[in-house]
Amino acid sequence: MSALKVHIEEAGYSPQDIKIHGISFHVNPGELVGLIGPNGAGKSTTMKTILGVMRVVKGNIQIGDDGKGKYAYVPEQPVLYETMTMKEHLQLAAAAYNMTPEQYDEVERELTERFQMQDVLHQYPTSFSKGMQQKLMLILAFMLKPSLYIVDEPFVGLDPRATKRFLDMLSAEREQGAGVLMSTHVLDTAERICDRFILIHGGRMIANGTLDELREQSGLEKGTLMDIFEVLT
Ligand SMILES: Nc1ncnc2c1ncn2[C@@H]1O[C@H](COP(=O)(O)OP(=O)(O)OP(=O)(O)O)[C@@H](O)[C@H]1O
Repeated sequence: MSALKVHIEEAGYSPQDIKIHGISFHVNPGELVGLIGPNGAGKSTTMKTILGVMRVVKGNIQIGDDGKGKYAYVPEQPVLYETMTMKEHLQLAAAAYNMTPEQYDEVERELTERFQMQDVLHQYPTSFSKGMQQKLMLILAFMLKPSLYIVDEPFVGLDPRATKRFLDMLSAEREQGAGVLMSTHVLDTAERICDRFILIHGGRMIANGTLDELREQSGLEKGTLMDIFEVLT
């Protein structure tokens, strides 16, 4: 059983402009895997390769056991329509996901309450703060109930309460068997919550393992993720 299998030999924007090399890992059902690396390391490029939007790719990607798993992608920069209210965004997603009106009503109530967005349901999200926009993107992802979540840098815009709600909801989804691949450079949070880490540097995977495995590889018995990263790069 696997939520995601990634085997990227090479990917980039053109044959002359390969950005990432030799990145192979998997995400098991229920697992939270952190894609870790500094700015420009290749985290977003790796995610875009998994999503199938990079043009030049040698390798293969399998989502779910049969390659047909449902996934939700939460980008770092929210993508929202200017002329639609928050509720209209949710309704559009519900239509795309073939929800019944009853299912929709329940999901709307539950998710807007969780993220404390009930009061802005009829407003236009283009007027929301970055964090509120991100919360809406998360709600749209949670509506789908996918078997794989791909989340790009979730911690930068969210306040502490929203971060906690988000992590609690991810845990609940993981208990139901969803896998999560999450990129971040907020290393202390990543260290606390991820089961495993993929360390990326200069477009290459430099390590892949649990915190204990990475400590062993780096020879830092009690090292933090930050210490380990510094030693391995
Ligand atoms: N649209 C693009 N066209 C060409 N090169 C790009 C494009 N987007 C990113 N790059 C380049 O690809 C490399 C990897 O960038 P990427 O966005 O994957 O890094 P990242 O690890 O996600 O960084 P960050 O933490 O800053 O988001 C960088 O050298 C970057 O300049």
